[in-house]
Amino acid sequence: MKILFVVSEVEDLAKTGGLADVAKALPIELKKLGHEVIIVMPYYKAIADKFSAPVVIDEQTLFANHKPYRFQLRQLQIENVPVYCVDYPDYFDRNGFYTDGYHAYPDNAERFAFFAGAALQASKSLDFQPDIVHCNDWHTALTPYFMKTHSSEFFANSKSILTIHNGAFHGTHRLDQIPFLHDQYELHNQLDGDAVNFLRIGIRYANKINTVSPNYAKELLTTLGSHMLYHEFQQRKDDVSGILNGCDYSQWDPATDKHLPENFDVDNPAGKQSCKRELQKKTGFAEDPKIPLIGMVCRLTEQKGFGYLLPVLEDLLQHNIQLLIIGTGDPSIGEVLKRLAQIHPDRFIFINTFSEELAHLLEAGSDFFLMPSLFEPCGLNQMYSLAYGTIPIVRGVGGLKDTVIDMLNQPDQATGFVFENPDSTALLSCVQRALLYYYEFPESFAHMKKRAMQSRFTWQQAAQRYVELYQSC
Ligand SMILES: Nc1ncnc2c1ncn2[C@@H]1O[C@H](COP(=O)(O)OP(=O)(O)O[C@H]2O[C@H](CO)[C@@H](O)[C@H](O)[C@H]2O)[C@@H](O)[C@H]1O
Repeated sequence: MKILFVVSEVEDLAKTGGLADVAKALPIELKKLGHEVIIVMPYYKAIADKFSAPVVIDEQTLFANHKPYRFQLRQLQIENVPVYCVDYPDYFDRNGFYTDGYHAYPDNAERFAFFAGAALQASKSLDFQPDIVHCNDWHTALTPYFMKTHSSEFFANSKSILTIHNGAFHGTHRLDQIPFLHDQYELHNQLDGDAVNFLRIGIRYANKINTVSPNYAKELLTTLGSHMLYHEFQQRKDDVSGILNGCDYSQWDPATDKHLPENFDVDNPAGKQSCKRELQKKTGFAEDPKIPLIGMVCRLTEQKGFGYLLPVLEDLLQHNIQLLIIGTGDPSIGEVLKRLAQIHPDRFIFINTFSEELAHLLEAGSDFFLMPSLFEPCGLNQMYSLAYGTIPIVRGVGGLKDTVIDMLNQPDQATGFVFENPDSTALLSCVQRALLYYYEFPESFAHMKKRAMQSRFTWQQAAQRYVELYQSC
């Protein structure tokens, strides 16, 4: 099959979160299965500064609202998958991808409406006639709409898939502030008040909608879990499915990870202790091998459970633990974490940065990984944690429920600790349960670590499921 993969970020080129991990790993795996895949993404300043990709198509013109949008197409390569970057400096030659560091760019809707159209234009200019146009999240959710309403003969046999990595972000913006869409009259009777909801449009127009775990797919079909899109998901319920993300073990394997001071694996676990020591040393904790080290790496946002973690953080720090949080995002969450870290320097360190290297060391050197998400479409860090023998403490929601087996429910197969209710009490008592187990049952804890390291969620399996989905269109 010929697959056009349209996405706003790709690991190694531009990354703010898990979307980028998927946008690299899945196309590579599809290619390995023998399919022809190209990726189209924006040419951000960060990419230009680092790679200065060669121009492959000098001038493209996209007409919208009677105005010509002229852009260039540049090419890079991720392993053997071609990545075509839409170079339109007015929209993408900026320091951030989506924000200036504090606020979302006010013209994000215009930028990504343009990108959703430009991706199709790029495919045409490259004479790449896709069987499948695979779109991802709200940034690219208008592509299926453009295919159905404006498409030429070129896309007559192409089908579209919309993968939802995060249903909370809809891309809702006033139509009168999106010049690129001013002459899209089909949208006028599909507005929320005076705003276009990109994700809603994508759900309506894509041939199939999927998300990144079976359990989150089920949640999207409920009133509570649908992120206010219950009606849309219900209307398309026969076309909604879930495919669990994989874990990219070529990047996240403690036996080969280049970021670690010492590698380890399930049969030779000793190196994990050196990683813990290095992590403690690097971050400023006391180098104590016995004290349980709980790590967390994530975007600082409500989604990750800070709403009920912050009120109980000081109670958590009453215990003899080392808690390390690495993250960037919402400055109001960052401020609280900073303040608490100053009050409890021996037990809590907060590092307000985005660092791949530290993320790898934290996964390897921690005893537990905390992921108390309010919602979690799939979650990748719990999979990385399992691979590194770092026991996940998670809320049983979305993909976390599909990937972590709780100690209480299935003691013989358990790989972590799971709580249900999205509240501080449930979170605190789950962490306490995990700590008790760590101290009281070291042997069983070692078995649990072994089971965790042996669990496998491969991209090969996920890619095969995507091929089945493509074939069902
Ligand atoms: N400060 C930091 N420094 C270094 N690395 C950092 C970092 N903050 C985050 N990361 C990295 O970003 C990725 C986060 O991935 P997740 O899947 O856990 O969450 P995210 O919510 O971004 O993704 C969304 O999309 C993915 C992909 O489908 C879904 O799994 C998920 O549930 C959904 O919310 C991981 O690779 C993590 O290590």
